[in-house]
Amino acid sequence: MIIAIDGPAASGKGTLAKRLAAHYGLPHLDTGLLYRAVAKRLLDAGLPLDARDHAVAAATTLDVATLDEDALRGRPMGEAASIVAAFPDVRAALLAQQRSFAAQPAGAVLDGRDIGTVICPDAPVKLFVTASAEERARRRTLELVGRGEPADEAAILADIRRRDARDSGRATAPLLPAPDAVILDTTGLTIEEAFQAALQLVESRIAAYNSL
Ligand SMILES: Nc1ncnc2c1ncn2[C@@H]1O[C@H](COP(=O)(O)OP(=O)(O)O)[C@@H](O)[C@H]1O
Ligand SMILES: Nc1ccn([C@@H]2O[C@H](COP(=O)(O)OP(=O)(O)O)[C@@H](O)[C@H]2O)c(=O)n1
Repeated sequence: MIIAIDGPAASGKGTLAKRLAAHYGLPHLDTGLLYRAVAKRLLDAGLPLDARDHAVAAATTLDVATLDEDALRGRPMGEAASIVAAFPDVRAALLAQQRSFAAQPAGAVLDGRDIGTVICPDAPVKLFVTASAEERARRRTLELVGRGEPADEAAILADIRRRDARDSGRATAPLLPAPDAVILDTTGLTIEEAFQAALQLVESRIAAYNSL
């Protein structure tokens, strides 16, 4: 079973993806890490983020199995990732690895921006997780504080709005719910409530899929 989860920054998609993967015993891929890793390679080499050919080369040689989540998680890398993610050739270079991760025998949970629309358009279960920009900024601020990183909530809200606009406005694989995705707004929900709601949606999708 493939579970495709998309949504904007700090909507809680990664948290839900991890919990659903644990619940169903499926492998999980946070696809945002791939774009973050491409951006980090450019920055580490002292290259600008618009160095398209270098970004494509980095994407082509990236190995999903060796991503260092801790080094990629911080705030600047999210912004940087959304710049390299707008290059269609970078996205194309990352496509096969994501599809092969999804094609594991038992299935997989993938989260990102284009899983339900581009990477796994045939996934039987698609969730589009969202929350208000203010709530997402509040969550990301708490997360950064918890990691000991500097966190100014107003600046984080501005980041989130800028990244939403860039991710939704790009020509290739924009952030968008697939037509057959179920939308889950987690604004007023705790993590546990959001998980229970997601679980119900997944179970009802599985039941509908099995009755076909
Ligand atoms: N429903 C929720 N209520 C409160 N905090 C949440 C909720 N869902 C996620 N979080 C917290 O918000 C932050 C961002 O969540 P995360 O799952 O990483 O988002 P995303 O993967 O969409 O960027 C994390 O610190 C997470 O623990
Ligand atoms: N499938 C994906 C995943 C991420 N991305 C890009 O990578 C950036 C970082 O994604 P992320 O999921 O790690 O970011 P957060 O939602 O965790 O803040 C996003 O803003 C997108 O521009 C993408 O284009 N497609």
